[in-house]
Amino acid sequence: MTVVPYKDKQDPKKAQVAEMFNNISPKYDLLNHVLSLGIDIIWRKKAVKVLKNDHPKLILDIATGTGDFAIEALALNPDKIIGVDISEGMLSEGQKKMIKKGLQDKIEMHLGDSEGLQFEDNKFDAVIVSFGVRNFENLEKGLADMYRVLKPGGKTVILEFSKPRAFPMKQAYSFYSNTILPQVGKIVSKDNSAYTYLPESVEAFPDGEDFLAVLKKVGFHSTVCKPLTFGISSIYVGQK
Ligand SMILES: C[S@@+](CC[C@H](N)C(=O)[O-])C[C@H]1O[C@@H](n2cnc3c(N)ncnc32)[C@H](O)[C@@H]1O
Repeated sequence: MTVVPYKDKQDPKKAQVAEMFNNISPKYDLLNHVLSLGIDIIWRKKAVKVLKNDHPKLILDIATGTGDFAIEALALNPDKIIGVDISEGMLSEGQKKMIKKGLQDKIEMHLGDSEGLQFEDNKFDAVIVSFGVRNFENLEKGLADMYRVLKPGGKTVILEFSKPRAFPMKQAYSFYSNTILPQVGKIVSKDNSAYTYLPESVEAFPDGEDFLAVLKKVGFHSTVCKPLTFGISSIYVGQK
């Protein structure tokens, strides 16, 4: 994996998000799999399968972090995947993983902001994001830029946490995410706020039809929402 440096950290709020992910980056993969009981791996596989008949050759993985969604997207046999993230720490953990797996030629990583992508219009066959859009400072701006760099006819596939609505999953999930998850997250990551931020950000984030409405607003059509595991997370698809 090549890390292409990109220097633009004028925005203090974004610098704060980058800092939070820098702090948890050494423990990010471990915590992800422990806190989701490994289900996150299955969710990423399902999300990638949405594109199996599209045969995308050039894929952009937004908020790529340590690169797990990019690695999963290799199943689509693309020529190249470009990952973008604002956290150097997450990218550097990803880089170690890619070198270990010998994937550095297929996956190129850029330090950059998803709300100001440094790519020309209509460049990518597919644009994907897992657990990233919730962190955008301006959701509409981020989604609009994803739309801009996507080729006409190309698809975006977005995997994100959502809120289970039905009893008893709604209550069980609320208990888990507001009590167990912040405690375990704090102990393992040694970061006091990152894992209280997670349930708070999920609660405040538009999901289901509300999220599809934002996708449509920025120009996507044929939008679909597929809830996963009682609605704990969802796959959103839109086409340009
Ligand atoms: C929860 S992690 C998800 C990482 C990876 N996609 C995965 O599935 O494991 C969220 C990532 O979004 C990145 N991020 C947050 N805001 C961003 C922005 N404005 N532009 C690019 N990346 C951003 C963070 O640095 C972090 O690596």
